[in-house]
Amino acid sequence: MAGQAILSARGLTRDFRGFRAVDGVDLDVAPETVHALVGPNGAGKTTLFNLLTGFLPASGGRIELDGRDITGLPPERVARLGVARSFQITSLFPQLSAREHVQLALQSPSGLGWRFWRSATLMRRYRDRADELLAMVDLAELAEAPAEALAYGRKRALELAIALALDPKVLLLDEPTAGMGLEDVDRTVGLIAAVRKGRTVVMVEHNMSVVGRLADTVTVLQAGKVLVEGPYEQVRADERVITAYLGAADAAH
Ligand SMILES: Nc1ncnc2c1ncn2[C@@H]1O[C@H](COP(=O)(O)OP(=O)(O)OP(=O)(O)O)[C@@H](O)[C@H]1O
Repeated sequence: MAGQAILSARGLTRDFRGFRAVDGVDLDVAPETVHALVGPNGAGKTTLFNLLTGFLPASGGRIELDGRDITGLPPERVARLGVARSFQITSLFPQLSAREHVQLALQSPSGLGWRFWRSATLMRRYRDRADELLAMVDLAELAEAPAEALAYGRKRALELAIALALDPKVLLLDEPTAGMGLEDVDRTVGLIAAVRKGRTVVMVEHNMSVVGRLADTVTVLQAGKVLVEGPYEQVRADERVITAYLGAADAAH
């Protein structure tokens, strides 16, 4: 495996009843970079994410975190070893406040699943750290607000704070700007630019302007395989990438 990669995959493969959604992917994510996974619909981005975080077992291949083989480990173990994933809004509890969500995440050893037995002492102990994380994602003023009262973009920011509670080495963001208007997209780009400091970020993102503004390296997937990889400007201008996207657009019509 590449010496300085923090997260890497070799020959990673996933079959769904005979259909190969991820097909022999090699990936090297360098430490403290933002690495974007892009590609047309159905290219295998989400499946690859699920493999890297242990949410799906691989059909073949190997995954390493900091040189350690993490292939086949369950998501809680992968999370505890330092790979955190930003969850979708469905995992928020409508009536719990933003701060309580982050406090709960801070007292959970894996950041996954929620402990319903909430120790008042622990919750108090984590209050300051929770407020720091909320401030980091621009939610300081909404710390007491119940999750259900937060606008869509703010809910996504709360998910980011929850993922950061684990103090991950690698933060995986699944379409962080999906469904957002321009203003929230800009704000989210700013947040990611702030939280990436000292961390490694892997993100699936459809919005190419967001990719261009944040990513150091872009991996383009097509039909489960790596089509092209490199810096954004280089990838964007690559004929194979243009053809893949045009082909996908044609197929959609
Ligand atoms: N659980 C599953 N069972 C069967 N096929 C699946 C399953 N999950 C994904 N697939 C198939 O694998 C392929 C890759 O899907 P995946 O969701 O990883 O693509 P994607 O690049 O994330 O697409 P999108 O941009 O639309 O989210 C698709 O053809 C999809 O239909």
